[in-house]
Amino acid sequence: MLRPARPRRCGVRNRRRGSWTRKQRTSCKPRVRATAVDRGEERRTKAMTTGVMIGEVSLGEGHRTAIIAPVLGSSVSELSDQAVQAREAPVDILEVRLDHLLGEADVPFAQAEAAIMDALRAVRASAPSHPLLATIRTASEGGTWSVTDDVYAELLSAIAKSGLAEALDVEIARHPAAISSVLEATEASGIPVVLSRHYFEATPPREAMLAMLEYMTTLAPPQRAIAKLAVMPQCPEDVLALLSASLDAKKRLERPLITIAMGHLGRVSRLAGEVFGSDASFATVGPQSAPGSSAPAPSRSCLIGSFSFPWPTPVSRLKGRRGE
Ligand SMILES: O=C1C[C@@](O)(C(=O)O)C[C@@H](O)[C@@H]1O
Repeated sequence: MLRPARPRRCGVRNRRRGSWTRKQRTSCKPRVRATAVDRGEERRTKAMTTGVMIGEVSLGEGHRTAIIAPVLGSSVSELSDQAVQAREAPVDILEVRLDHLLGEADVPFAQAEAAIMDALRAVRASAPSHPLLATIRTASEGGTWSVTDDVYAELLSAIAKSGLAEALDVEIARHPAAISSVLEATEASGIPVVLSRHYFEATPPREAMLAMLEYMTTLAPPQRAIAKLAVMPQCPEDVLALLSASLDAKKRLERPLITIAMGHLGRVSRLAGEVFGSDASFATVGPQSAPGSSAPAPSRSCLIGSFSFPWPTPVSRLKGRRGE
């Protein structure tokens, strides 16, 4: 007589005790283990849907605030020194402010391009673990270099092609043709952009800030662009308006954002950004690049202290993996 087949059981049987020592699985389908390749793929796909990768640092994914430290100076060695300082600080991304290097003079294109490439190479050599965000902030945007839209676009496109930076900052107050040509260059090189809009004099009304962030999201696909807004508050209500616009934009647009209220009044926005939808905060390692920014350690410890980040920073994780 044929015995009815026993139902298959999963787990490990303890033969001596005759019991099943491991919790039984509900399904007996073979367990497929994810390989390292699968896990890498999964991470990339997740970042593509929820965040933007600047090098190996994800902005917007899981909504953790990254710390970006600008390095600036009038010589390559000053930039390198600051990059070394930043390496010791809790910083995730370095912003290489190239306008201070170019100064206020009318530098010929070839000379400006050579100086920029030298600076990026030097910063990379001084802080090899940190992804670089290259920024040329012109005089009207709080920077130091006065440059035409054409030269601005050509230089940024050259940086995109060079592979010396992991992301570019593009000021969207520039001529639309200049913005489009930079976006084309970054698309071809596969690097993301930080689309920036600065208001150094005042804070626009809440709805206007929201509309600006929304407009930025129409300029580039979600996995390639971070929308950044920096305003100058004149009263505490302006700071509240910025935070409120930021929170609303985060909910509506589901895009990585950086929102900053500058100056003393706005400092709270640099520390509480995570709560209100900002995915990164700028902190200073050398000279201040904008009113109101503070050192990364206080920023990080305030972020940690106030909002209890239980995780290591993206760069410290990366350093750990590399055994640094
Ligand atoms: O755009 C920004 C933000 C910033 O202006 C700030 O307010 O921290 C600092 C700049 O270096 C950077 O390019």
